[in-house]
Amino acid sequence: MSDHDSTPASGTADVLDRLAAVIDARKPAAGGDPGQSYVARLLHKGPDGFLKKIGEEATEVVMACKDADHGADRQKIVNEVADLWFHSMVALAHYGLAPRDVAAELARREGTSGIEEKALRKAQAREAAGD
Ligand SMILES: N=c1c2ncn([C@@H]3O[C@H](COP(=O)(O)OP(=O)(O)OP(=O)(O)O)[C@@H](O)[C@H]3O)c2ncn1[C@@H]1O[C@H](COP(=O)(O)O)[C@@H](O)[C@H]1O
Repeated sequence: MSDHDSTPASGTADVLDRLAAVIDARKPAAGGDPGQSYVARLLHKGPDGFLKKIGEEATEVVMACKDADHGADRQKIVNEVADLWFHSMVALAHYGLAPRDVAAELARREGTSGIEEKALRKAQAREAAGD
């Protein structure tokens, strides 16, 4: 397993784009069959099902990281983050969004320090409150 960079960034984007296309093809309007497809089943049931899974998978990511802090296999983190990304992608598709929308937001944030952004946000909130 890599510590950083054995997978090229384009490969990462490609796999997310391919998965997004499969998820779109499983939508009810595209004829996805809940009897044959886990994604179709999730989309057919509506948001509550996949939103619950996102909450569960996020908790499992936290637990896998805490376990790794105590010597457990880091692959468990990868597996749980994959589950979280997958279910988050089902949510994106349901709401008519795609990985490129998230990538565009991350690109927009590139080079903006989180500390500066937070300070700016607080200043704007103070201004809006008339302080
Ligand atoms: N990447 C995934 C993927 N990751 C996880 N899962 C499924 O997500 C489900 C939930 O994971 P859990 O670990 O919580 O398992 P569980 O306890 O059995 O789940 P629940 O009973 O709570 O639903 C499992 O059934 C996994 O198989 C996935 N199912 C599908 N995909 C991708 O989606 C494509 C389309 O899948 P289908 O729609 O099933 O054809 C596949 O080819 C894959 O590329």
